Amino acid sequence: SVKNDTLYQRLGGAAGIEAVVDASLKRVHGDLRINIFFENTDVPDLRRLLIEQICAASGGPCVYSGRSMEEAHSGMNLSDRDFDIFVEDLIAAMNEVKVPAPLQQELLGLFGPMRPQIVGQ
Ligand code: HEM
Repeated sequence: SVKNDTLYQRLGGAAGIEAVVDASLKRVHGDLRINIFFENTDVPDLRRLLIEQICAASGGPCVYSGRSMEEAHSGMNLSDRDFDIFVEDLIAAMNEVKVPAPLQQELLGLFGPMRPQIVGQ
């Protein structure tokens, strides 16, 4: 039933999550406000880890194999504004691939609390 489905299932499983991540990365890379942070980043690697992380956090059959959020963002000294812009791009991407608003809120609810582990590292 829809009621008992995991967020992973409701997002459309692996294909749904890949669509969100691809649309997000495209927006982030085109976003002059924050894309400089990604200039030395291995994009296929980041893509794979983001997919894994969302899959695992939403109840899907994945194990996140990346670094902790503190470690992954250390040395970047990201500001709250950088974080907000990243989230803005994520929301635009979710709208683009037609993730329903309540599911968007659920996904943001999983990642919003990571702000203190990501900002100022
Ligand atoms: C909820 C917000 C965020 C989440 C869930 C997230 C998640 C991740 C993950 C899973 C990785 C890969 C970890 C690894 O390499 O082991 C990563 C790396 C990275 N993140 Fe984030 N991130 C967030 C916010 C941001 C923001 C706001 C920025 C910059 C504006 C950013 C910039 C980067 C960069 C540049 C890397 C690659 C680091 C490298 O090349 O070594 N992230 N992030």
